[in-house]
Amino acid sequence: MNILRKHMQVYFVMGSNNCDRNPEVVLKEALEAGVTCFQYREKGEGAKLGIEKLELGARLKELCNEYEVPFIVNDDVELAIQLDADGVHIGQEDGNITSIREKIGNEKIVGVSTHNVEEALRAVELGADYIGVGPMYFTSTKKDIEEVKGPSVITAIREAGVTLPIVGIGGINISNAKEVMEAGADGVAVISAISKAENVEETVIKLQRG
Ligand SMILES: Nc1nc(C(F)(F)F)ncc1COP(=O)(O)OP(=O)(O)O
Ligand SMILES: [Mg+2]
Repeated sequence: MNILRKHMQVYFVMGSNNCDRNPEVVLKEALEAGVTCFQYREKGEGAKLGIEKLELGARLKELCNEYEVPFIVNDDVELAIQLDADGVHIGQEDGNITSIREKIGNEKIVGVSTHNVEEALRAVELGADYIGVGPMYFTSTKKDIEEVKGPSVITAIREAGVTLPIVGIGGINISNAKEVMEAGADGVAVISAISKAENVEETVIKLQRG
């Protein structure tokens, strides 16, 4: 199995504004519990900017390095390069994969947000290393959410012949993660399910079980 596919299993996505507690404490608990990938998504209302965003990113990357978990930066390619992140995650409007790949280099991970078969096939063609597919379910975390797709869109993408690592995203929690995996995902990406969990360890273990 390719190493990146394994890392998609429990993909924690978080920014300081997704947490009621210190984000470093939340991430350490999540890493300790076994999340397999982390994405720094400092975005939206109350998100840090400038030097604060950079410094928090550096601290969170340090934690990921200790656990040998990939550290991915959302949207901000310059920040990903500044932090020497393991990769970047971009949306349909965050610039094109080819120019981003040139900037960040071939050894880094480039993940792409997709919402349907057509976007998934294009992301594969343009050289994405993995794709996020969603939103699976309703989520209040992301304000500009597209129409909810449900896990069936992952099955359709697989039926279209896409073999790239796929992670579902959008409103996923311990009660619906299994159906996302059964639809053909290699993993689940979650924000609030972990960042706001009563018991982070228990939540991560249940997500791992699917
Ligand atoms: N951050 C993300 N991570 C994933 C991943 F694949 F990691 F699960 N999929 C999708 C997103 C959404 O990214 P965002 O920047 O909020 O919106 P957009 O896609 O419109 O750029
Ligand atoms: Mg984006």
